[in-house]
Amino acid sequence: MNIGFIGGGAMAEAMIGGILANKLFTPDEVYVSDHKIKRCEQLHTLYGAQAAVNASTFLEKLDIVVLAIKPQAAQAAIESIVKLVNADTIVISVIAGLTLKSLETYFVQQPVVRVMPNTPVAVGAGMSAIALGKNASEQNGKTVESIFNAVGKAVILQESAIDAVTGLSGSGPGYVFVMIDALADAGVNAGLPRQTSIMLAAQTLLGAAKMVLETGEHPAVLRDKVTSPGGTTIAGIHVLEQKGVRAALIDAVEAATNKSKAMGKS
Ligand SMILES: NC(=O)C1=CN([C@@H]2O[C@H](COP(=O)(O)OP(=O)(O)OC[C@H]3O[C@@H](n4cnc5c(N)ncnc54)[C@H](O)[C@@H]3O)[C@@H](O)[C@H]2O)C=CC1
Ligand SMILES: O=C(O)[C@@H]1CCC=N1
Repeated sequence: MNIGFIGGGAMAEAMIGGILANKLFTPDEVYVSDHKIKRCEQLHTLYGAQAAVNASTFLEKLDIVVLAIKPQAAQAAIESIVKLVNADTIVISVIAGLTLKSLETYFVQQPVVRVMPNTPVAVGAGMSAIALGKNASEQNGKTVESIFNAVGKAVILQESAIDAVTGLSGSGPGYVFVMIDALADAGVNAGLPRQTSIMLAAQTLLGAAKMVLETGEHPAVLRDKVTSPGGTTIAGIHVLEQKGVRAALIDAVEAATNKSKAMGKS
């Protein structure tokens, strides 16, 4: 099965890395087009993908095409390829804010599937939400779900949920990288070397997340198992509550969700 990416940036690279690492596709089945020739050369060198500035060189070979350009570049990119995409090619869009309705005004015949992934797909730990367009069959959905399940977790939702997904898990790695960076600063502030602090911070977040996902316990229950009476953790959590860390995270997701909604209207 041949898959092609229109736009070879951060999200496309994360997906290419993940689907090749998982051996879901071989390099000769992966195509990517980017406006920057140097980016094409880099993606070919790094992953063996068939990279070309002009997507018309490979579009007719594709079983799946992934639209991975920025929202502001979407119209120009889609108009440049739409006539060359086969009627049975599955069109996957990861473009934040771009609705199925808009996509289906261009891709009238093709099955269109909207996906909101995140960059941890690069290491097989992504979180992706999938919304099926009106011409996408159940089998199309299963094909797309198998790809994103191979590089993390995937869930099929109604399109109305995708803005919130974008705000939470699509943008979420950005919030977590800020937290890891801040926790590493805290380690340095306490006298630990920078690299040790980064490892301690990142592994702690990874471990806590794995406990939530693998035990099925509520995060509050797991938190209580850390907070010894009169101990260090509750002293730290007290400060987090005083500083409003919960409200800050809720507000961050709300802002990103609203931005996604606004992008969908533009
Ligand atoms: N970066 C992320 O964590 C996530 C990004 N997305 C979505 O993925 C899309 C891409 O985002 P990024 O990869 O972060 O952006 P990016 O800016 O890193 O990559 C976009 C690439 O598209 C290329 N490009 C622009 N117009 C083109 C065209 N007509 N043909 C071929 N290439 C073209 C640019 O040269 C650039 O390299 C966006 O719509 C974003 O909303 C979705 C989920 C997560
Ligand atoms: O920041 C953005 O717009 C993209 C979509 C979700 C993550 N990155």
